[in-house]
Amino acid sequence: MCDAILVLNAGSSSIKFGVYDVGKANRPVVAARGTLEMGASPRLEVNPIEAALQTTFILQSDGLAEGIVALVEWIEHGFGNRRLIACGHRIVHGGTAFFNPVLLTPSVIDAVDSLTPLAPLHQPRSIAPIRVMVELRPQLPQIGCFDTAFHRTIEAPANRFALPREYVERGIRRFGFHGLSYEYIATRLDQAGKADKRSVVAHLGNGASLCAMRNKRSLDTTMGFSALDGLVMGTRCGSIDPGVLLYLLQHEKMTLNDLHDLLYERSGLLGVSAESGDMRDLEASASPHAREAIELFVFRIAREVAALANTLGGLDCLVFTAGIGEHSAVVRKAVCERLTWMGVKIDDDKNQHHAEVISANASAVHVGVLPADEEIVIARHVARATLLRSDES
Ligand SMILES: Nc1ncnc2c1ncn2[C@@H]1O[C@H](COP(=O)(O)OP(=O)(O)O)[C@@H](O)[C@H]1O
Ligand SMILES: CC(=O)OP(=O)(O)O
Ligand SMILES: [Mg+2]
Repeated sequence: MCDAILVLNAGSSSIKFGVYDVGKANRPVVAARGTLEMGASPRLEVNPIEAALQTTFILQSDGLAEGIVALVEWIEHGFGNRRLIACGHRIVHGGTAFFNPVLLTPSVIDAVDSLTPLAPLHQPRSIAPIRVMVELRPQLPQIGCFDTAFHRTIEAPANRFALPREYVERGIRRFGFHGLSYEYIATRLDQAGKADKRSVVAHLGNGASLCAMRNKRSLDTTMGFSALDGLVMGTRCGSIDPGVLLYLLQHEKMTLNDLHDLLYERSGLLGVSAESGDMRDLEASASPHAREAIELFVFRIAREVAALANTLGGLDCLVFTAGIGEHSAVVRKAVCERLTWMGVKIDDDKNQHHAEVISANASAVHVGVLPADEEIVIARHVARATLLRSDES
């Protein structure tokens, strides 16, 4: 019997998970990864690391509960007798109250739930699996880790909006997201002896953002108060003139629900291409609108890299991560071409092969490709929190 931690990473398009074995050193080692897809073809995919053999469980309902029950059953019985000692959850918004990993008691879950208006697309998706796990295993410690936490080091003026002061006091400020992904990349840069470099990290997934970091601290980011701000995303618009919103409300008589739907679900790559919010589809498409969507996506990334380099006072390192960042050689090449004036130069062959370092020898900026791994960051936080709890008892 082996002690294990389950990590659930609920994103906007699926739930990714990891199973981590914890031995005496309390250092989590990944044993399996996978995804839980809901919606039209609900299924659970599990990939044990050692066997390198993917198993797919087709789910009957589109319910999350069925998938999580099947996953826990598989961990405890199908996958070599593991004993779950804790479960970690990615929570997108921690507001001004939550920074450190927290034990998810009923009152904490309600407090996290009350932040839903700040992240209406994500927070319910973070909370739903927590509630399922609490019901399924009431005695199991459930630990929440926050996407906003890594950005708490962003100082004024980068964290301010130019609104009257009372709004800042009411919590209207830049929070920033994808923090668990940035924390992982910060650790990797540290391991490579590059922690002190002026780095911009591009997390390009279904949601997309950039982070300016140095010495493992976030100094600026493109997402703001909500996960709508900044870059063009799969279905989200990113930065937009707020005058457009006033116009749509006032003159096109849009309701708040319609506006929410437009900005979160119908814009971004999907809106511009009129075809798909998925980069793989757009790269395969012959439509000029799909090309235009990719062009705008790239243009805005390059523009914001330059803005964040300004916050850093220069650029030593550019790192691509997450679905598009890790797998799209086309997007990386197009972004880097727009940054040639900053001394960015990539090696085409390395880029095509998604090498860990894709910069050319002559490049003034180190350009890297690293996998996103929010799950290991959460597993480490959970192991630490669980150790603290057992020390206390
Ligand atoms: N081989 C690939 N080439 C281009 N884009 C890819 C590839 N693989 C995945 N992607 C894109 O990555 C995005 C999803 O990224 P991911 O980080 O998994 O998202 P999230 O965690 O936000 O759900 C999608 O737009 C998808 O098309
Ligand atoms: C915060 C955010 O945009 O997350 P995701 O990329 O999972 O949608
Ligand atoms: Mg993600």
